[in-house]
Amino acid sequence: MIIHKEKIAFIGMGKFGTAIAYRLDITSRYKIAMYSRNKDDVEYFNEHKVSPKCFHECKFETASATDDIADAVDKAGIIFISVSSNGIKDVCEKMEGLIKKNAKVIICSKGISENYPFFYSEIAKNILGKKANIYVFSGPNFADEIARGELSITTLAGKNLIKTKLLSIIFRSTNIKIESSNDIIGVQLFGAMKNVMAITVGILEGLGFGKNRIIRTLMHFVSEIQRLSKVYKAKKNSAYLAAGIGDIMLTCFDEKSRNKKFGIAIGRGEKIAELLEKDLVEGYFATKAIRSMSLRVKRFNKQSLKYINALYDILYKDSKPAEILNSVEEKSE
Ligand SMILES: NC(=O)C1=CN([C@@H]2O[C@H](COP(=O)(O)OP(=O)(O)OC[C@H]3O[C@@H](n4cnc5c(N)ncnc54)[C@H](OP(=O)(O)O)[C@@H]3O)[C@@H](O)[C@H]2O)C=CC1
Ligand SMILES: O=C(CO)COP(=O)(O)O
Repeated sequence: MIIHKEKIAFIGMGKFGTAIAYRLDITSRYKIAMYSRNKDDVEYFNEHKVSPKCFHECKFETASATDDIADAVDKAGIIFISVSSNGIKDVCEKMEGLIKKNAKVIICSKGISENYPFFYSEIAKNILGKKANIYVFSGPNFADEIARGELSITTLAGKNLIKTKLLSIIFRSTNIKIESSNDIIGVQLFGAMKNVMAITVGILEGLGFGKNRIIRTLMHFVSEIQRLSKVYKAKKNSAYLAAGIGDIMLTCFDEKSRNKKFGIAIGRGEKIAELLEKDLVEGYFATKAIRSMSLRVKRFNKQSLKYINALYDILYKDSKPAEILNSVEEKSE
């Protein structure tokens, strides 16, 4: 008897896409198709059933890779987007008109892209159509730990809570506990802000400040998230989700975080441009994007998001970190 397996496509073969794809592949319940724009990576994967770039101990069972996005999404009922933030618009445009009518599109990328400062769910809907079934997947999840099957928790958000809960069933036996939410915007806002906060915590640590001071600054960021939440109509309770408080704790307090490491290095005086060449730092782009988005909000003035603006000045205007972070604290009295 031939058992029909649902096809799941992964757009982006980076660390996170590879980790989630691997956990789903080894359940043997799905037909996994991975898309990468890099032909060599695709060939390596198809020959070895292992990612050429990460988690070499994770040998896939049946997944295949392609550098043809049409091939990847063809007949896929579920499509994960796991590219870095500046690739979201590009891959959505490439998928336009190619995806199955009722396909569910799950965005795993965290942040807001620098060049196109809108929530990813909005970018995806604008390109894929208003009726596209968009979900966001966000939580305290380091990719290497997901890949090796550590027990983890994450938030899956969709417009309709019941449909979201039904979709979450695909994660059974992956060791990832899913909490469902219908606050797509709130979950994305936290996913972007926790990286911005982790960079700031890193800078303060790199400068040698103590924990009291760091938490004081974080609390100001929490107020700025509240202001943004009101504007974008995010739900208050989303702060308690894995995608909220959970990911803030993980990213701000663990040095495995690329955003935090980037901040620490800035605090110690390293050059931003050189650091950006080494690793993906989504909070760098999100800081600029959130600032641009906030400039479109009439009720905001310069004081509304002064901590985000202070980080923007450090990252984009070469302002001295200690000076600017101290001056913003003094003004906050
Ligand atoms: N790593 C982690 O622990 C976690 C990451 N995330 C989020 O997932 C997203 C990806 O992170 P991660 O996997 O770690 O990053 P990586 O740098 O490992 O991978 C990013 C991938 O995106 C691909 N990409 C970027 N732009 C395009 C494009 N235009 N077309 C096709 N592919 C593109 C890159 O392809 P190429 O190799 O060809 O450049 C690369 O494979 C981020 O938003 C991150 O915040 C979420 C939770 C945890
Ligand atoms: O999103 C993450 C953990 O939840 C990964 O964080 P970094 O991108 O800072 O490494």
